[in-house]
Amino acid sequence: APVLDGAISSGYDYVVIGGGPGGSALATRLSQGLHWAKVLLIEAGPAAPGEDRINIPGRKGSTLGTVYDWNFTTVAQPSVKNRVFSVNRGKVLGGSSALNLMTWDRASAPEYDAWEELGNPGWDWSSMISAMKKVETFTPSPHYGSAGVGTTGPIKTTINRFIPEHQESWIPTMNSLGVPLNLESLGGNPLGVMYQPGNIDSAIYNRSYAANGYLAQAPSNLQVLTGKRVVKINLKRTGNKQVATGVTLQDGTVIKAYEEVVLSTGSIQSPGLLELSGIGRSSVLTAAGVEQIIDLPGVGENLQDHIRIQSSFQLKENYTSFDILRYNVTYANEQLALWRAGQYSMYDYTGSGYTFLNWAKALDAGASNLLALAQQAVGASPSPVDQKKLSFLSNPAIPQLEVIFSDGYTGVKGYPSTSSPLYGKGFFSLIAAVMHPLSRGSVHIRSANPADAPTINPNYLSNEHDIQSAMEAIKYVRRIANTAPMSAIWDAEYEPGLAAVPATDNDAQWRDFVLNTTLSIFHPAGTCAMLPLEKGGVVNPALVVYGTSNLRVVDASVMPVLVSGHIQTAVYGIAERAAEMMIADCRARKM
Ligand SMILES: Cc1cc2nc3c(=O)[nH]c(=O)nc-3n(C[C@H](O)[C@H](O)[C@H](O)COP(=O)(O)OP(=O)(O)OC[C@H]3O[C@@H](n4cnc5c(N)ncnc54)[C@H](O)[C@@H]3O)c2cc1C
Repeated sequence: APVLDGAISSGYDYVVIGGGPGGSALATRLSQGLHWAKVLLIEAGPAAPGEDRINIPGRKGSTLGTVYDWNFTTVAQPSVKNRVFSVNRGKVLGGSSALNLMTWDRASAPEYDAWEELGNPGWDWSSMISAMKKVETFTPSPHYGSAGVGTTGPIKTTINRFIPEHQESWIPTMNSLGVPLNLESLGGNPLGVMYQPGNIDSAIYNRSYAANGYLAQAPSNLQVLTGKRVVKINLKRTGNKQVATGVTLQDGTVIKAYEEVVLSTGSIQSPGLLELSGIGRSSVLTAAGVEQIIDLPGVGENLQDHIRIQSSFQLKENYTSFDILRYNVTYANEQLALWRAGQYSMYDYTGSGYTFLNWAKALDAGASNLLALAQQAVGASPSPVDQKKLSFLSNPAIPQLEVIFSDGYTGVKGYPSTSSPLYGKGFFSLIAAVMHPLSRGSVHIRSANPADAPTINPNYLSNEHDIQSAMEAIKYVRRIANTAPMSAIWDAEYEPGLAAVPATDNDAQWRDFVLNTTLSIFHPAGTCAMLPLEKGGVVNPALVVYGTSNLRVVDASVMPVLVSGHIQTAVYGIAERAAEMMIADCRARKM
């Protein structure tokens, strides 16, 4: 087992900053692959192995806004009525994998191939799927075939055994809309309707994540420090490169790194730590009062995210929804006791019904309107990322729209209050997510004080294509709910409801609903992009920061273009690939 906390040595061979999926997987594989090496992983948050709100699948979401969350927010978003969006990020060993909603999936093969096409040799579907399969041990299921899943990795995945009765309408309803069943959606073609796995250990129905999956398997040459925040990466010029010599903690402690420093603090914080260390865009560093060491204008740019919008429906009385856990304490306690005893329980539940479509399948004629709007938005942009996103829209193999069946109420309006006649009723929600919005933004430090939160500006819905994609997505959700057999399970649309958005002539109201209720689905990426330097890149294909010899970034921020679906499997896969490269480099150096 790794050493948890304990005395800090003056130096380590490898220092990894940030204990999310990227940092935890990398630190574990490095310490396993290089037995002689002393590896240090530094995490700002606490270890929380016994925390029910993290461990119990049915409590997903309950850690948002707590001590385990950095609780960042965006700046006001001008295209979205100046709304400020929450940017939730894990501050705990395991990072955001401790907070996430446990969807375990993959994008389509051509989306990973795009990383190579953007100038990164070796980063394609074939290398990524080999790496991603190393991450997991999937429990076989009658709801899944065999393609694209791993059998030996540290993260346990399973198709949830708790499927509410009314959720059984999901697959036949999508079939009625012409969407075929896909039993191998993790194999490179995610299009269709399906049950998908979650990162849950099926033996005990506990969340399986970076801390209890990877780190628990690491040998004792890994030391994990919790509750310690790195405020600077120390650099020293040698020849024409900067060498990372170690890190400084918030309390002033300096820790040396003899081989490499790895930055894994995630898409929102990795750019800031580079900037605090003097690596970044001149204008940002000057404004913050930080002396520039490497001029790297791509740092903190290229911020991409998926947006979501949701609708909910009041179930017929004969169905029991997940909402019962919020209004019936006796029932909730019984279910909790069952969960603790390892028995079938409503607390096992996470969403498992998904569909992935391209616009042509979802919209018929509307698809060409969206494409025209995308062409307008991208125009002659010199950015290869914009052009790649545009090309995704005309590739029929690439999903553009995701819809999730999620039992119980989820949304912006809120579950009915105790004084409402709807209190105590059951709901289900359909969450739609736009897979390739064109908006890109940035995240930067606002001062030289590491304690200041970053300035996060994703530019959500900053073009007509993104607004109309969200409108089409939510209209399609209403169409799904009104299609048999799903149309027979509910009595009324609760959010937005027909009073807010009537059945006909409703584009203005849908637009309003989109602007009022669109949220992030928590997938920020791209802010330390792996791209050629002249295209705005921050790291090269070996994930080494330009201008340095031994500082790598290994987390979601290196994805040059955001892939569809949910991105944790890709982050773990990036870390597996990084570990292979770093171990090979080290062996070559020591030979
Ligand atoms: C609420 C939520 C729901 C999500 N749902 C899903 C889902 O269902 N499926 C899916 O695939 N993905 C989901 N995601 C996304 C997924 O969890 C992330 O993409 C993934 O965790 C990113 O990994 P990372 O290693 O890049 O960064 P993170 O997981 O964010 O880890 C970064 C770590 O670095 C630490 N850190 C930051 N700064 C410092 C510092 N200066 N010093 C020391 N440590 C520091 C942080 O505390 C954190 O532990 C969700 C994310 C959230 C927040």
